Amino acid sequence: MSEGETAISIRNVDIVFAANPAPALKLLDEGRSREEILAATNAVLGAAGVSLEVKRGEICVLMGLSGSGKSTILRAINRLNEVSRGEILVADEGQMINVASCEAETLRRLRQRRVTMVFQQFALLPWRTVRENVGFGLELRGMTKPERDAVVDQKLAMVGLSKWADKFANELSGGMQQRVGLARAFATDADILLMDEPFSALDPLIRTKLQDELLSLQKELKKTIVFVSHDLDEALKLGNHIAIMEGGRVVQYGPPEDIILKPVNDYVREFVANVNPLNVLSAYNVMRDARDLEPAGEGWLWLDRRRTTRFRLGPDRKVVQAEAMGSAATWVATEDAGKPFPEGAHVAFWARQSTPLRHVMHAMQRDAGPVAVFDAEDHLVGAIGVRDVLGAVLRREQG
Ligand SMILES: Nc1ncnc2c1ncn2[C@@H]1O[C@H](COP(=O)(O)OP(=O)(O)OP(=O)(O)O)[C@@H](O)[C@H]1O
Repeated sequence: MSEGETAISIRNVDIVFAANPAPALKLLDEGRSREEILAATNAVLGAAGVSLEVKRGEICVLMGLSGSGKSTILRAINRLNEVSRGEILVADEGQMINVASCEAETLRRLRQRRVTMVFQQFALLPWRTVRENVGFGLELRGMTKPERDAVVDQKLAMVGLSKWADKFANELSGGMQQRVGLARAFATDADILLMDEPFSALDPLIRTKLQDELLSLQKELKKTIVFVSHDLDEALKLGNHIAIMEGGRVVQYGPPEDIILKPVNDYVREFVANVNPLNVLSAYNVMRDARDLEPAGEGWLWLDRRRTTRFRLGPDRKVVQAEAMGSAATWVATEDAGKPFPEGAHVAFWARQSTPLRHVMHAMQRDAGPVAVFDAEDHLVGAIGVRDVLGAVLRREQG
């Protein structure tokens, strides 16, 4: 499997909690609400019409209010919940296995090798050492002690707990125990981790640290993670994609910046209302595409509507000449906007596509000129003016 491939594909999944889901599904097809279905059949509609694709190596966060169906979907991925209708396909050695209907033996193998559930609190075994806790899953799989220790030592080093390996789990602080739990989750060779609000019971400081820890483990190990959270800040920080759930349905599924910039309805809008877009948006999200910039004659392009700054591009879209206020421009990266400029310099600020919007705005505060945006190969891909920034930030409020 390589990156970009689908690891989990959830297709039109309905989950009804009832011994016989048929009457509830019939009402669902007739367009009846969750409350009506409950009143008529006494069956709880856990999930309705859920479709999600999760790519390998991605973190997908399921977000929503209590009772919106996040855990219901998460648990269905390793069939702790039965799917009433639809498919949940999980990639397994080049094949897609339908977890919702596969044989018990296949399911057992998937749970052992492919998909691991990480519960709230991580549930460490207090009478075992840290090392034994981290290696527990590997031990169950029959791995020998020397093999196990090699994996465990590496994971403990990654979470900064090597020195604690031989302590008992209950000798560690709560936050350290969570880190042990995280190391254990990443020590299994399962490439899919299902995490049900693992950090929700923690105080905010430890929580932030563990989120950072998770991201740095993930950077190296590139698991596929489905993560349940009811905290949008956590979702935005961790998720490559976020599914916003309401009443058992996914109302919006997209990258964090789409959720922030283009909330599809009032429910999502309410979630994002108090989020600071500067923590999420990058230069790429707000720039005008280079192809839409105004020509300024003989291979030149104006970067801004006020025509203060222009670039001449070579055939490979690299800048060969830059002018600001009619003079040769001095290049300054937006990150360096706080440093002193040479006396009398006319600056041209530049950023990468991934540069945080916050840096772009700092540069604009220094000098109201446009910011040029380049890709990793130094091709000009766009430009940002003050109006583009204001547009992106205010668009969220226009509903
Ligand atoms: N085993 C079950 N039997 C009956 N109803 C259930 C079961 N599990 C979940 N439900 C119901 O399904 C709905 C969705 O629950 P779910 O736990 O998925 O919500 P959630 O979004 O994860 O909420 P929370 O943030 O509170 O954990 C709720 O109405 C819940 O009561």
